[in-house]
Amino acid sequence: MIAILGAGKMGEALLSGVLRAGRRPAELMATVRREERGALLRERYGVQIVTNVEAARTASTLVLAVKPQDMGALLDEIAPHVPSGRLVISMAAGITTSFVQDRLPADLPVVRVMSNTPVLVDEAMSVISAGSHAGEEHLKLAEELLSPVGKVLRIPESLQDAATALSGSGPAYFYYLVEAMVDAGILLGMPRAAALEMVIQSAVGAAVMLRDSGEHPVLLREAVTSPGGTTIAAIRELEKHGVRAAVLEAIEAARDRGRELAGG
Ligand SMILES: NC(=O)C1=CN([C@@H]2O[C@H](COP(=O)(O)OP(=O)(O)OC[C@H]3O[C@@H](n4cnc5c(N)ncnc54)[C@H](O)[C@@H]3O)[C@@H](O)[C@H]2O)C=CC1
Ligand SMILES: O=C(O)[C@@H]1CCC=N1
Repeated sequence: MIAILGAGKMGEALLSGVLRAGRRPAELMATVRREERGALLRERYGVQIVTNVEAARTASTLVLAVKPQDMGALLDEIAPHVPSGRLVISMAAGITTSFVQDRLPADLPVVRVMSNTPVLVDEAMSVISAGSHAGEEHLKLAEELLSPVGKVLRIPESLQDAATALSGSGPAYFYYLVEAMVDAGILLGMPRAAALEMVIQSAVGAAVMLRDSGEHPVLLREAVTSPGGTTIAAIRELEKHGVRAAVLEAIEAARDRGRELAGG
Protein backbone atom coordinates (compact mmCIF):
# COMPACT_ATOMS: atom_id res chain seq x y z
CA MET A 1 0.00 0.00 0.00
CA ILE A 2 1.28 3.44 -0.98
CA ALA A 3 -0.03 6.52 0.83
CA ILE A 4 0.33 10.06 -0.49
CA LEU A 5 0.18 12.48 2.40
CA GLY A 6 -0.90 15.94 1.29
CA ALA A 7 -2.37 15.19 -2.13
CA GLY A 8 -2.20 18.65 -3.69
CA LYS A 9 -0.82 19.43 -7.16
CA MET A 10 2.27 17.19 -6.99
CA GLY A 11 0.61 14.51 -4.88
CA GLU A 12 -2.33 14.23 -7.26
CA ALA A 13 -0.03 14.23 -10.28
CA LEU A 14 1.93 11.32 -8.81
CA LEU A 15 -1.25 9.53 -7.80
CA SER A 16 -2.64 9.77 -11.33
CA GLY A 17 0.69 8.67 -12.83
CA VAL A 18 0.96 5.65 -10.60
CA LEU A 19 -2.58 4.64 -11.58
CA ARG A 20 -1.80 5.14 -15.29
CA ALA A 21 1.20 2.88 -14.76
CA GLY A 22 -1.19 0.09 -13.78
CA ARG A 23 -1.45 0.08 -10.02
CA ARG A 24 -4.94 -0.55 -8.70
CA PRO A 25 -6.75 2.20 -6.76
CA ALA A 26 -7.07 -0.28 -3.87
CA GLU A 27 -3.26 -0.15 -3.47
CA LEU A 28 -3.30 3.61 -2.95
CA MET A 29 -4.47 5.96 -0.25
CA ALA A 30 -4.25 9.73 0.05
CA THR A 31 -4.61 12.33 2.76
CA VAL A 32 -5.87 15.88 2.36
CA ARG A 33 -6.67 18.85 4.52
CA ARG A 34 -10.07 19.77 3.09
CA GLU A 35 -13.00 17.38 2.87
CA GLU A 36 -14.11 18.58 -0.58
CA ARG A 37 -10.64 17.90 -1.93
CA GLY A 38 -10.85 14.35 -0.56
CA ALA A 39 -14.26 13.81 -2.16
CA LEU A 40 -12.92 15.02 -5.49
CA LEU A 41 -9.88 12.70 -5.38
CA ARG A 42 -12.02 9.74 -4.31
CA GLU A 43 -14.42 10.37 -7.17
CA ARG A 44 -11.70 11.02 -9.75
CA TYR A 45 -9.38 8.11 -8.91
CA GLY A 46 -11.31 5.71 -6.67
CA VAL A 47 -8.58 5.81 -4.02
CA GLN A 48 -9.18 5.74 -0.27
CA ILE A 49 -9.00 9.06 1.53
CA VAL A 50 -7.78 8.53 5.07
CA THR A 51 -6.28 10.49 7.95
CA ASN A 52 -2.52 11.00 8.21
CA VAL A 53 -2.44 8.68 11.22
CA GLU A 54 -4.32 5.92 9.38
CA ALA A 55 -1.98 6.28 6.42
CA ALA A 56 1.06 6.15 8.70
CA ARG A 57 -0.20 2.98 10.37
CA THR A 58 -1.21 1.15 7.20
CA ALA A 59 0.92 2.03 4.19
CA SER A 60 4.28 0.39 3.47
CA THR A 61 5.42 3.48 1.54
CA LEU A 62 4.59 6.97 2.76
CA VAL A 63 4.99 9.73 0.19
CA LEU A 64 5.11 13.13 1.87
CA ALA A 65 3.86 15.76 -0.58
CA VAL A 66 3.00 18.73 1.62
CA LYS A 67 4.66 22.14 1.30
CA PRO A 68 8.03 22.42 3.03
CA GLN A 69 6.50 24.79 5.59
CA ASP A 70 3.93 22.10 6.57
CA MET A 71 6.41 19.24 6.83
CA GLY A 72 7.37 19.68 10.50
CA ALA A 73 3.73 19.56 11.66
CA LEU A 74 2.94 16.55 9.48
CA LEU A 75 5.98 14.62 10.76
CA ASP A 76 5.08 15.42 14.38
CA GLU A 77 1.56 14.14 13.75
CA ILE A 78 2.57 10.83 12.18
CA ALA A 79 5.77 10.09 14.14
CA PRO A 80 4.13 8.08 16.96
CA HIS A 81 2.29 5.91 14.43
CA VAL A 82 4.84 4.84 11.81
CA PRO A 83 5.93 1.23 12.40
CA SER A 84 9.50 0.23 11.63
CA GLY A 85 10.34 -1.10 8.18
CA ARG A 86 8.29 1.50 6.34
CA LEU A 87 9.75 3.58 3.52
CA VAL A 88 9.30 7.35 3.69
CA ILE A 89 9.64 9.36 0.49
CA SER A 90 9.77 13.13 0.81
CA MET A 91 8.93 15.27 -2.22
CA ALA A 92 9.36 18.68 -0.59
CA ALA A 93 11.82 21.30 -1.76
CA GLY A 94 14.57 22.05 0.72
CA ILE A 95 13.63 19.40 3.29
CA THR A 96 16.64 17.19 4.00
CA THR A 97 16.48 13.49 4.78
CA SER A 98 17.93 14.25 8.22
CA PHE A 99 15.10 16.75 8.89
CA VAL A 100 12.64 13.90 8.22
CA GLN A 101 14.66 11.21 10.04
CA ASP A 102 15.11 13.36 13.14
CA ARG A 103 11.34 13.68 13.55
CA LEU A 104 10.46 10.03 12.92
CA PRO A 105 11.21 6.86 14.91
CA ALA A 106 14.83 5.71 14.71
CA ASP A 107 16.25 4.04 11.62
CA LEU A 108 13.33 4.61 9.23
CA PRO A 109 14.63 4.73 5.66
CA VAL A 110 14.01 8.07 3.97
CA VAL A 111 14.42 8.86 0.28
CA ARG A 112 14.36 12.47 -0.86
CA VAL A 113 12.86 13.18 -4.27
CA MET A 114 12.67 16.29 -6.39
CA SER A 115 10.26 15.82 -9.25
CA ASN A 116 8.45 18.33 -11.46
CA THR A 117 4.95 18.96 -12.79
CA PRO A 118 5.42 17.08 -16.10
CA VAL A 119 4.64 14.06 -13.90
CA LEU A 120 1.18 14.81 -15.27
CA VAL A 121 2.19 13.78 -18.79
CA ASP A 122 4.67 11.04 -17.81
CA GLU A 123 7.63 13.32 -18.69
CA ALA A 124 8.82 14.19 -15.20
CA MET A 125 12.44 14.61 -14.21
CA SER A 126 12.77 13.10 -10.76
CA VAL A 127 16.07 13.12 -8.87
CA ILE A 128 16.44 10.93 -5.82
CA SER A 129 18.86 10.65 -2.90
CA ALA A 130 19.02 8.15 -0.06
CA GLY A 131 19.05 9.25 3.57
CA SER A 132 21.49 7.62 5.97
CA HIS A 133 19.15 4.68 6.78
CA ALA A 134 18.09 4.07 3.18
CA GLY A 135 19.87 1.60 0.92
CA GLU A 136 19.74 0.18 -2.57
CA GLU A 137 16.38 -1.57 -2.02
CA HIS A 138 14.77 1.71 -0.97
CA LEU A 139 16.18 3.64 -3.93
CA LYS A 140 14.88 0.84 -6.16
CA LEU A 141 11.40 1.16 -4.63
CA ALA A 142 11.46 4.93 -5.23
CA GLU A 143 12.60 4.34 -8.83
CA GLU A 144 9.80 1.83 -9.34
CA LEU A 145 7.29 4.41 -8.17
CA LEU A 146 8.68 7.28 -10.22
CA SER A 147 9.99 5.76 -13.44
CA PRO A 148 6.52 5.23 -14.98
CA VAL A 149 5.99 9.00 -14.84
CA GLY A 150 9.32 10.08 -16.35
CA LYS A 151 13.07 9.92 -15.95
CA VAL A 152 14.72 9.18 -12.63
CA LEU A 153 18.29 10.08 -11.73
CA ARG A 154 20.21 9.31 -8.53
CA ILE A 155 22.27 12.21 -7.16
CA PRO A 156 24.10 12.93 -3.90
CA GLU A 157 21.83 14.74 -1.46
CA SER A 158 24.26 17.68 -1.41
CA LEU A 159 23.04 18.47 -4.97
CA GLN A 160 19.30 18.25 -4.21
CA ASP A 161 18.80 21.99 -3.77
CA ALA A 162 20.58 22.59 -7.07
CA ALA A 163 18.36 19.98 -8.73
CA THR A 164 15.30 21.68 -7.27
CA ALA A 165 16.44 24.94 -8.86
CA LEU A 166 17.23 23.32 -12.23
CA SER A 167 14.59 20.68 -12.91
CA GLY A 168 12.06 21.10 -10.07
CA SER A 169 11.46 24.72 -11.01
CA GLY A 170 12.72 24.17 -14.58
CA PRO A 171 9.35 23.96 -16.33
CA ALA A 172 8.44 27.40 -14.94
CA TYR A 173 11.41 29.00 -16.70
CA PHE A 174 10.35 27.55 -20.05
CA TYR A 175 6.75 28.72 -19.52
CA TYR A 176 8.09 32.17 -18.65
CA LEU A 177 10.11 32.28 -21.85
CA VAL A 178 7.08 31.18 -23.86
CA GLU A 179 5.04 33.99 -22.25
CA ALA A 180 7.72 36.54 -23.12
CA MET A 181 7.98 35.29 -26.71
CA VAL A 182 4.21 35.48 -27.16
CA ASP A 183 4.37 39.08 -25.90
CA ALA A 184 6.99 39.74 -28.54
CA GLY A 185 4.60 38.35 -31.15
CA ILE A 186 1.91 40.74 -29.89
CA LEU A 187 4.41 43.62 -30.14
CA LEU A 188 5.00 42.67 -33.77
CA GLY A 189 1.26 42.68 -34.49
CA MET A 190 0.68 38.93 -34.46
CA PRO A 191 -2.75 37.74 -33.28
CA ARG A 192 -2.35 36.21 -29.80
CA ALA A 193 -3.65 32.74 -30.68
CA ALA A 194 -1.36 32.48 -33.70
CA ALA A 195 1.63 33.70 -31.69
CA LEU A 196 0.93 31.15 -28.97
CA GLU A 197 0.65 28.32 -31.49
CA MET A 198 3.93 29.29 -33.17
CA VAL A 199 5.83 29.58 -29.93
CA ILE A 200 4.48 26.36 -28.41
CA GLN A 201 5.22 24.32 -31.53
CA SER A 202 8.71 25.82 -31.70
CA ALA A 203 9.22 24.83 -28.07
CA VAL A 204 7.97 21.29 -28.69
CA GLY A 205 10.10 20.93 -31.82
CA ALA A 206 13.18 22.23 -30.02
CA ALA A 207 12.54 19.96 -27.02
CA VAL A 208 12.16 16.85 -29.18
CA MET A 209 15.35 17.70 -31.11
CA LEU A 210 17.22 18.26 -27.87
CA ARG A 211 16.05 14.93 -26.53
CA ASP A 212 16.27 12.79 -29.65
CA SER A 213 19.08 14.14 -31.86
CA GLY A 214 21.91 13.55 -29.42
CA GLU A 215 23.35 16.91 -30.53
CA HIS A 216 24.68 19.44 -28.05
CA PRO A 217 22.39 22.50 -27.63
CA VAL A 218 25.17 24.78 -28.91
CA LEU A 219 25.26 22.89 -32.23
CA LEU A 220 21.49 22.93 -32.53
CA ARG A 221 21.46 26.69 -31.96
CA GLU A 222 24.29 27.25 -34.42
CA ALA A 223 22.32 25.37 -37.07
CA VAL A 224 19.53 27.97 -36.70
CA THR A 225 21.90 30.94 -36.66
CA SER A 226 22.70 31.88 -40.26
CA PRO A 227 25.66 34.20 -40.99
CA GLY A 228 24.38 37.77 -41.28
CA GLY A 229 20.86 36.47 -40.61
CA THR A 230 17.94 37.08 -38.29
CA THR A 231 18.76 34.80 -35.37
CA ILE A 232 22.14 36.39 -34.68
CA ALA A 233 20.43 39.80 -34.55
CA ALA A 234 18.22 38.46 -31.75
CA ILE A 235 21.12 36.78 -29.98
CA ARG A 236 23.11 40.01 -29.96
CA GLU A 237 20.24 41.61 -27.99
CA LEU A 238 20.01 38.67 -25.57
CA GLU A 239 23.75 38.95 -24.92
CA LYS A 240 23.54 42.73 -24.59
CA HIS A 241 20.85 42.35 -21.91
CA GLY A 242 22.83 39.76 -19.99
CA VAL A 243 20.25 37.00 -20.34
CA ARG A 244 22.79 34.23 -19.74
CA ALA A 245 24.01 35.93 -16.54
CA ALA A 246 20.41 36.45 -15.46
CA VAL A 247 19.71 32.72 -15.89
CA LEU A 248 22.79 31.82 -13.83
CA GLU A 249 21.77 34.18 -11.06
CA ALA A 250 18.12 33.17 -11.15
CA ILE A 251 18.89 29.48 -10.75
CA GLU A 252 21.42 30.20 -8.02
CA ALA A 253 18.73 32.22 -6.19
CA ALA A 254 16.31 29.29 -6.49
CA ARG A 255 18.98 26.97 -5.04
CA ASP A 256 19.57 29.38 -2.14
CA ARG A 257 15.85 29.67 -1.44
CA GLY A 258 15.62 25.88 -1.32
CA ARG A 259 18.35 25.86 1.34
CA GLU A 260 16.30 28.27 3.45
CA LEU A 261 13.02 26.35 3.23
CA ALA A 262 13.61 23.71 5.90
CA GLY A 263 14.03 26.54 8.39
CA GLY A 264 10.54 27.79 7.46
N1 LIG B 1 4.61 22.46 -7.71
C1 LIG B 1 5.77 22.02 -8.20
O1 LIG B 1 6.15 22.26 -9.36
C2 LIG B 1 6.68 21.18 -7.37
C3 LIG B 1 6.49 21.02 -6.01
N2 LIG B 1 7.33 20.25 -5.30
C4 LIG B 1 7.14 20.04 -3.86
O2 LIG B 1 5.97 19.28 -3.69
C5 LIG B 1 5.33 19.65 -2.50
C6 LIG B 1 3.87 19.96 -2.75
O3 LIG B 1 3.78 21.04 -3.65
P1 LIG B 1 2.41 21.34 -4.42
O4 LIG B 1 1.77 20.06 -4.77
O5 LIG B 1 2.76 22.34 -5.45
O6 LIG B 1 1.59 22.05 -3.23
P2 LIG B 1 0.04 21.99 -2.92
O7 LIG B 1 -0.23 23.09 -1.95
O8 LIG B 1 -0.74 21.90 -4.19
O9 LIG B 1 -0.11 20.59 -2.16
C7 LIG B 1 0.11 20.38 -0.80
C8 LIG B 1 -1.18 19.79 -0.23
O10 LIG B 1 -0.93 19.33 1.08
C9 LIG B 1 -2.09 19.55 1.86
N3 LIG B 1 -1.69 19.50 3.26
C10 LIG B 1 -0.95 20.38 3.97
N4 LIG B 1 -0.79 19.97 5.23
C11 LIG B 1 -1.44 18.78 5.32
C12 LIG B 1 -1.61 17.85 6.36
N5 LIG B 1 -1.11 18.05 7.58
N6 LIG B 1 -2.33 16.74 6.11
C13 LIG B 1 -2.85 16.51 4.90
N7 LIG B 1 -2.71 17.35 3.86
C14 LIG B 1 -2.01 18.47 4.07
C15 LIG B 1 -2.58 20.88 1.38
O11 LIG B 1 -3.94 21.07 1.71
C16 LIG B 1 -2.33 20.79 -0.12
O12 LIG B 1 -3.44 20.26 -0.80
C17 LIG B 1 6.09 20.84 -1.93
O13 LIG B 1 6.84 20.39 -0.84
C18 LIG B 1 6.97 21.31 -3.06
O14 LIG B 1 8.21 21.79 -2.59
C19 LIG B 1 8.33 19.56 -5.89
C20 LIG B 1 8.56 19.68 -7.21
C21 LIG B 1 7.78 20.52 -8.06
O1 LIG C 1 8.58 26.66 -6.18
C1 LIG C 1 8.73 25.71 -5.39
O2 LIG C 1 9.09 25.92 -4.22
C2 LIG C 1 8.48 24.29 -5.85
C3 LIG C 1 9.68 23.44 -5.71
C4 LIG C 1 10.15 23.15 -7.11
C5 LIG C 1 9.10 23.67 -7.94
N1 LIG C 1 8.18 24.26 -7.25
